[in-house]
Amino acid sequence: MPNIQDAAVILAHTLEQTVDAVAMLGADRKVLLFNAAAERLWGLERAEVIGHSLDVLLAQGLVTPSCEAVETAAAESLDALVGKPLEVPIHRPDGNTAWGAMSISRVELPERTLYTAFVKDITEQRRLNETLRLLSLGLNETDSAVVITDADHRIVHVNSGFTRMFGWQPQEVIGRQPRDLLFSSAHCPRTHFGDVHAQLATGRSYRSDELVCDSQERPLWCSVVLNPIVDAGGRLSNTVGIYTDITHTKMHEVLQHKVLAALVQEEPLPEVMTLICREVERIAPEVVATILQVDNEGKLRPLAAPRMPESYSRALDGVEIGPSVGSCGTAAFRGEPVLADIATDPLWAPYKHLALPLGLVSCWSSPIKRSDGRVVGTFAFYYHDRRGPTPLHKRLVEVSVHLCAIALEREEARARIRQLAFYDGLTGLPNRSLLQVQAEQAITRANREQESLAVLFIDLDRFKQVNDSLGHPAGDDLLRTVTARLRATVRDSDIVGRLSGDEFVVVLTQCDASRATDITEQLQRAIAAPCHLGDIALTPSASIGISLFPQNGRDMDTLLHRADMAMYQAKTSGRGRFSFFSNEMNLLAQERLALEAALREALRKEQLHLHYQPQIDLKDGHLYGVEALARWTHPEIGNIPPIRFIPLAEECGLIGELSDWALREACRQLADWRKRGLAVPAVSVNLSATNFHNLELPQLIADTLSTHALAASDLTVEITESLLMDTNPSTMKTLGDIHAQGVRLAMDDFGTGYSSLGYLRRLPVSELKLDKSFVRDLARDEATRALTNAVIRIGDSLRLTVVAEGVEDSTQQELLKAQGYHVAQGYLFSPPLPAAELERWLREHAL
Ligand SMILES: Nc1nc2c(ncn2[C@@H]2O[C@@H]3COP(=O)(O)O[C@H]4[C@@H](O)[C@H](n5cnc6c(=O)[nH]c(N)nc65)O[C@@H]4COP(=O)(O)O[C@H]3[C@H]2O)c(=O)[nH]1
Repeated sequence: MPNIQDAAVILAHTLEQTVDAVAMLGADRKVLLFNAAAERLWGLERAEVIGHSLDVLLAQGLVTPSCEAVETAAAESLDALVGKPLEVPIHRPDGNTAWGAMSISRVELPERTLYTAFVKDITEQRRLNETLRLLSLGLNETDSAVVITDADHRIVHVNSGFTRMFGWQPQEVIGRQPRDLLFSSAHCPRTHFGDVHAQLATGRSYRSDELVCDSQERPLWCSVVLNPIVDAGGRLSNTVGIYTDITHTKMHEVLQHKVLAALVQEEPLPEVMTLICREVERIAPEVVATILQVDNEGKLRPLAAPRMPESYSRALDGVEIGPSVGSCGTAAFRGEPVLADIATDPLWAPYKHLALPLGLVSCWSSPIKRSDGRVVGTFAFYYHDRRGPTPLHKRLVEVSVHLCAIALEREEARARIRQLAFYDGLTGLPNRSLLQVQAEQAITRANREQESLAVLFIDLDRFKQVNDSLGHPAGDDLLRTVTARLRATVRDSDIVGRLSGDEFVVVLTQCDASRATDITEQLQRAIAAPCHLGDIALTPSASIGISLFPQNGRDMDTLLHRADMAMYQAKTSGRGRFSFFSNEMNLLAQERLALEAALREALRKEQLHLHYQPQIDLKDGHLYGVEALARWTHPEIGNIPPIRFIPLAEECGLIGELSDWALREACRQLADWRKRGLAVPAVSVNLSATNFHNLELPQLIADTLSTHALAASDLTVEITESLLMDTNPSTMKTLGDIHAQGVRLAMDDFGTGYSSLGYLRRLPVSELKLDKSFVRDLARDEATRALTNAVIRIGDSLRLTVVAEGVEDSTQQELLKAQGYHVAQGYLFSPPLPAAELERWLREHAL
């Protein structure tokens, strides 16, 4: 047993070598001992400390392990610190701070009291604790749920984010598997967890977006990341799972993707809307979603309500929106969302009997607006309890109304395109394409049912005149009026369409010839009712051609073509008439087609020629001029009279070519006669009204005259009164230009057509040609004589030369001469003759 001195030495050595810092203090707080560990901890030599006050060491104060500062008063009395675990910051001279865990004990010696402070270096431990504190902060304060599982995928730790996100407390889930918790509902099927565990076992992370459920079975979209932790032997020891709620973005993405895919695939509107409802109900099973459309008349039209009985939608169909029409009708009317308690809200008074029996208690409806702000529908959430929308519901509605608006706008655009593609913009009637389809369907039905059907081709009479003289808006009005009259006359099962311009088609179903006659007469009467276009009162009329199924054709093309032919026939027999197609008509039409082709060829091969008929001055018997008349001798058919081929040339657009040729040929012939000493004073050439549409005609005439060195006065252009009906703006200009060149204009067939003579003042004519019908009746009819007398008086008073046509005998000649007629032409003198024969005739008659 060592003596006391030895014991003190042993103690001093022991204290010196102990790993913890030791400082011994006197009651006066002065340091008596400062061991090697204390020197290392404080970074101070013991010489700097011993004999100095404790304050050298505790410059920064004391704290308890729970980081509470120890009161200064207590710190001043060492006794107050005895037995208390303390933590003390140590500011070392090198600027670093170390931490020590200090405990002070009191040693009571006989003559004095000593205090021994043992200080353990806890700097590293504090750092670790701080790191752990921060780590746990990071883990718990995140919005994500963190789940740590063991090798058997059983939960060993969850952070507080897990409780916030899923609603379970840690003690409820420790030891359970996440898949049993999160994928337990029908909304969140557990599909592939076997694969996931296998993947984690190989040390590979798993990432995916999953629909999971919380403790209340509410679905949530989560981004799931599972990171495996493997031990030194490569075995799975833990998995750290991080679940981040992406419901909002995912919901947007999934809804949008599915709905847009449906739109791209041209799914019908109700199906797209049902898809939206179903998706929304999958994400928020507590809501019952419905979509209503608001039509152009402001009426509700159910589009989708997959979890509602049909009767509910039926009851709402056609309800007009208004300031107190349930949640939807009101939301559509106000243009803003409406939340209502179905049982008590007055908005629901007339409708609550529909919703309450279904257990629906609240309804929150939002308007669906187009990009221009117009309300086109409503999107509603019905609830089984008295409540309002959650933030998730608001987000769902925000996304859904946008998608609904796209779907509705697309539907409208499609309807507009259909309208533009298949309906006539002016009258709203089916256009040619739709008419064709509808008529073919009607024909198929008639064929199946063994019924007959009539196709009416309707062409308005003188429509062009209305357009040209009253303007296009008046023409449009007339077309709309006629459309309304046609529609009002036929049955709903009949088809009315507009082909183009003033051409309409009516297909009368279940209709034979006699019924077709009745309805056509009704139509003509309806069309002919007086009609006011601005200040002008008009009595329209239409020419109608009729073809019958099956007699006249078995398809729409044939029936329409034949009705067109019949219409043409009706038109030529006078206005306001109708005509049935007949086979003779068909033959005629075919003949006409053949003739048209032959005329084209005749023009190309120069098979036409001119005959000339002399015109005699009645005063002195001299030659006044010759009229050139076209002749066509067809190699097979023989002579075809101008009365047949001139109108044909006019209809098929050959008249320009024909008249150019006649002008050139007549001028060439006149020049040729003159060259060979025949004094032919002038040549007359017939032109048709359409020739005057050509603004280049005056130049052509001028060029032709100059080519043959003729004067303008050598040529007379014969026009007919039909020209007065022509409203083409070029006509008057062309006439004026020709007259201005000095070419004479003669009014042919004078007295047969136009009732008013006022035009003679406006038209620059120099010559009137009395129609041969007057000359024919001259000898036997006094009234005719009075008329011919009047004509010569008019001619004289307007200083016009009057030529009498068709003079066949000398009585006529004498009568005309007696009345003062200047010139005559007719078989009495000579029929129209080929140029060579006329030459001979002239020489024989010494003219
Ligand atoms: N009954 C009877 N008839 C007589 C007598 N003298 C002459 N004629 C006929 O009366 C018609 C007179 O011609 P238009 O009135 O200009 O009527 C012409 C004219 O409007 C038109 N036409 C003829 N050639 C041309 C032409 O080159 N261009 C145009 N645009 N029309 C033409 O065809 C119509 C018929 O011509 P055509 O058959 O040649 O018939 C001619 C002529 O042959 C007579 O004493 N008694």
